Amino acid sequence: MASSDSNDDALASRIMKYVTSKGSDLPPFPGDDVESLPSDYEYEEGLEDEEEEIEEISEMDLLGHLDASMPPLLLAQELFNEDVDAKPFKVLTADNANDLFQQGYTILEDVMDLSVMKEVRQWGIHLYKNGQMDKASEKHNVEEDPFRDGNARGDYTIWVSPGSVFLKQSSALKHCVDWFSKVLHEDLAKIVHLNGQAEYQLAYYPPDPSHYERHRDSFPISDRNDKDQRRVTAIVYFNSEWEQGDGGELRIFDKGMGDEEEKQMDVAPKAGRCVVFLSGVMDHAVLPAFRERIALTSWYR
Ligand SMILES: O=C(O)CCC(=O)C(=O)O
Ligand SMILES: [Fe+2]
Repeated sequence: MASSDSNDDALASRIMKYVTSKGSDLPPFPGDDVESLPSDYEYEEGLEDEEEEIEEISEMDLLGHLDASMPPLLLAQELFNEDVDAKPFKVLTADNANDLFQQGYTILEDVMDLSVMKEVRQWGIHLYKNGQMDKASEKHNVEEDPFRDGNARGDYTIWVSPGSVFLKQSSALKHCVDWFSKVLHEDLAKIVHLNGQAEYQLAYYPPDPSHYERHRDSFPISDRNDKDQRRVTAIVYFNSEWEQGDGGELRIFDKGMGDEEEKQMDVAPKAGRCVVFLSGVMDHAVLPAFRERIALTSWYR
């Protein structure tokens, strides 16, 4: 790995510790306008140590700085294995692997049976109506984090790890989590270097309409030993007969290698569709959903 990469990673992990993030405006720094300083202004020794300022910038601004120093796709490509062609997949194709490497995302269709999808949708709606899901924006009481802000996301979520009681009560949901944890995980591990950890989350978007603002699921990394950052995000949708006006599309922002204008791709959350993308690379958002929208997301580290 080139030394500039490890410098960037070191920079990112240092900066990450300081990320708080309300608003993106940096506080005015008195030194910015030298003219306005009194002519007898004197630098007080020792002041610097005592009053060291930590600049607060938003997560998206920080990502912007990191991306400018190194395209995140280029970093993430270092996580890919070389001998991919030699390994047979269960559900992915060589095209999926290629798309993931070249553009940072890929889409699979019809990954679940219709009956399974209908049952998971009903189960998700039931869990929400029964008050068993948490409003995602309120889950962690971190005031400064825009992604915990009710304006940033309107979904309700529940963690569904393989031992979860919510899987014991729904064989269809268990089937889906098994697919994520056994089938897709194994295929992805043939393509990308993964360390084995995974998280699964069922999400319900109420049709009020609710949305999720543009964000990224992790910071870009190239370090295979990293334990903190999510590497791959996979989402399966459970919404049959989804029509154009129902909204709720997943908008993917494609910056490529940063040398062309950013492109946008809107993906309807249709039943059986699975979107897979590199967590530290692709900004994405959920557009306002006018029908109940159910999704199961998996993050692999
Ligand atoms: O449900 C989706 O399409 C995306 C959800 C998402 O971005 C997230 O939960 O981080
Ligand atoms: Fe996300």
